[in-house]
Amino acid sequence: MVTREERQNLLQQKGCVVWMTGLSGSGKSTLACTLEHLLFKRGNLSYVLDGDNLRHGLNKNLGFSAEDRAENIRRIGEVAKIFVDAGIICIASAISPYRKDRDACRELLQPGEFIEVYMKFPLSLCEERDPKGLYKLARAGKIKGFTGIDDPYEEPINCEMVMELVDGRCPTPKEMAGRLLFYLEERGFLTPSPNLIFNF
Ligand SMILES: Nc1ncnc2c1ncn2[C@@H]1O[C@H](COP(=O)(O)OS(=O)(=O)O)[C@@H](OP(=O)(O)O)[C@H]1O
Ligand SMILES: Nc1ncnc2c1ncn2[C@@H]1O[C@H](COP(=O)(O)OP(=O)(O)O)[C@@H](O)[C@H]1O
Repeated sequence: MVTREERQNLLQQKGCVVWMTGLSGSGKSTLACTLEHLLFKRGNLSYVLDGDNLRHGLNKNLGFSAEDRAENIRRIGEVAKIFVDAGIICIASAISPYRKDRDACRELLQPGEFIEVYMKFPLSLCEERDPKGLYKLARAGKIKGFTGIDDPYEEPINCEMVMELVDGRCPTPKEMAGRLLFYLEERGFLTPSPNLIFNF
């Protein structure tokens, strides 16, 4: 057996999950990609699990009912757990509107390994961006059960990080990714702890 510790030693990092939650258009995917790039440049291996993308494959049989969203998040959480065991920094980005579904993903991991990041940007900003035109369709009643319009979003209560407007301005993806990088460095996810010795 190759142990998790040995895999982490090989990669010179510790596995964890950075979980982005927030409304559609709040910038989850953009931040996830930016963080992945920063980590890559620093020599760290990460992998993005994007809710929207996974719905084309792993989760293609799921819709947007509360039950289907719960199953969507459960599967993403289980896959994320496998990545953590592989020693990889898993960046998950999904609306994940229900607190209990996010908490269940947290419970799959050891304390400290699940880093919940709330993209706390107002609906008005997300709606203004509307890159896929979905808010417009939801307002017109052509999409039912759209998060933030006629479907709930439950804000995190005790998450690890909140991204929000600063003096009315949205931080750049690089600024936010920089904050996350610092968080990961500070908590020792990106540098091997001294007791991890290279040992083939
Ligand atoms: N009804 C409804 N509500 C919310 N979102 C909808 C809906 N229908 C389609 N979409 C598109 O699906 C993307 C969200 O997928 P997720 O897997 O992240 O959703 S969830 O976590 O299961 O709630 C979301 O993508 P993002 O904009 O990347 O968040 C939307 O583009
Ligand atoms: N920090 C930011 N500042 C300005 N625009 C942003 C920022 N982050 C994302 N965007 C833009 O907002 C839109 C939605 O971003 P996206 O990452 O797709 O959100 P989500 O994955 O939450 O749906 C995109 O057009 C993106 O270019």
